[in-house]
Amino acid sequence: MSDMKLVVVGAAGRMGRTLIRIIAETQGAVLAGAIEREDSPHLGKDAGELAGTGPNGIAISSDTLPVFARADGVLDFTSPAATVGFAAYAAQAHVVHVIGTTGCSAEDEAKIKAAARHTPIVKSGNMSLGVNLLGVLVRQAAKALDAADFDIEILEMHHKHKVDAPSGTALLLGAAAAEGRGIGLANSSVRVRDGHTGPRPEGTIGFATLRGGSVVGDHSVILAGAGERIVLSHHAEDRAIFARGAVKAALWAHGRKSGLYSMLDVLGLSE
Ligand SMILES: NC(=O)C1=CN([C@@H]2O[C@H](COP(=O)(O)OP(=O)(O)OC[C@H]3O[C@@H](n4cnc5c(N)ncnc54)[C@H](OP(=O)(O)O)[C@@H]3O)[C@@H](O)[C@H]2O)C=CC1
Ligand SMILES: O=C(O)C1=N[C@H](C(=O)O)C[C@H](O)C1
Repeated sequence: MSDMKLVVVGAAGRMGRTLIRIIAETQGAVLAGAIEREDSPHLGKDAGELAGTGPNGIAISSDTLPVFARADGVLDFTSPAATVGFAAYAAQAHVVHVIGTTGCSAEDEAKIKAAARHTPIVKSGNMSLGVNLLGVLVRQAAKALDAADFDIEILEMHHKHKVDAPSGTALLLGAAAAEGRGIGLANSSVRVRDGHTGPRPEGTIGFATLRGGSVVGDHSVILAGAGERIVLSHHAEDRAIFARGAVKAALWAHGRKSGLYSMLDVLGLSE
């Protein structure tokens, strides 16, 4: 079988450059295009040179649809507005769309779901094996430990350039905890505390966000009981873990029927 032709959108970004590097070292995948926005100073540059892998003959372009039409899949770690636009193009071109972008609104999610009627989409707030396994463990722990006895708090820290909070991973872990408890995350989460908050409402799932320096991504789920605490943590040391997961997702989705999939599906961790 021929190599899967992949396009990286947001190619000059932190994840874009990492994806270009990981595609170059992955058997069965080849870089077929690299997209940036129309006014990007990187247009026309060689994508391999920009990513530090040496020239690969793929020039950064903003001509999205023709580039998608020549490919099999798109790897997208950009911004919510850009991702919604790329989902429409990927649906039109019938190419796999792997979405790592976080911070999407309910309206964005609805548009992405609609696009998944026409093409396979894999979307996750974290593409690493470690975090997705952590989610499974969190769900089990939350199910085993009663809300009356254990409070769940989620702490995350990321680099100072990150623009959304709580992180997509924190929300993924919160959703896993809520699922374990048999509740909905939307009406049980406490995302911010400030001033005279009163005591902690039983059964809620709390979030705390730290930003600074170059931290790739740290997450802890704390189950706090009377006299004891369980802490389940993941520390990302290199963006390559997300990029490897995204390429794996694209290869997994290639040839599959249209639909919205998660990394749990890709990794065989869904029940
Ligand atoms: N799910 C996961 O495993 C992971 C998810 N992420 C998420 O991925 C996203 C990107 O992260 P990161 O790489 O650090 O961010 P960066 O800001 O470094 O990269 C984003 C890139 O996308 C480009 N971009 C934005 N809008 C468009 C557009 N309309 N057309 C083309 N290119 C566009 C940006 O260009 P410009 O600078 O000109 O705006 C930039 O080059 C975030 O949402 C982050 O949370 C990150 C790591 C792992
Ligand atoms: O913006 C980042 O960098 C990351 N974003 C994702 C998130 O929001 O959880 C994944 C990872 O933690 C890095």
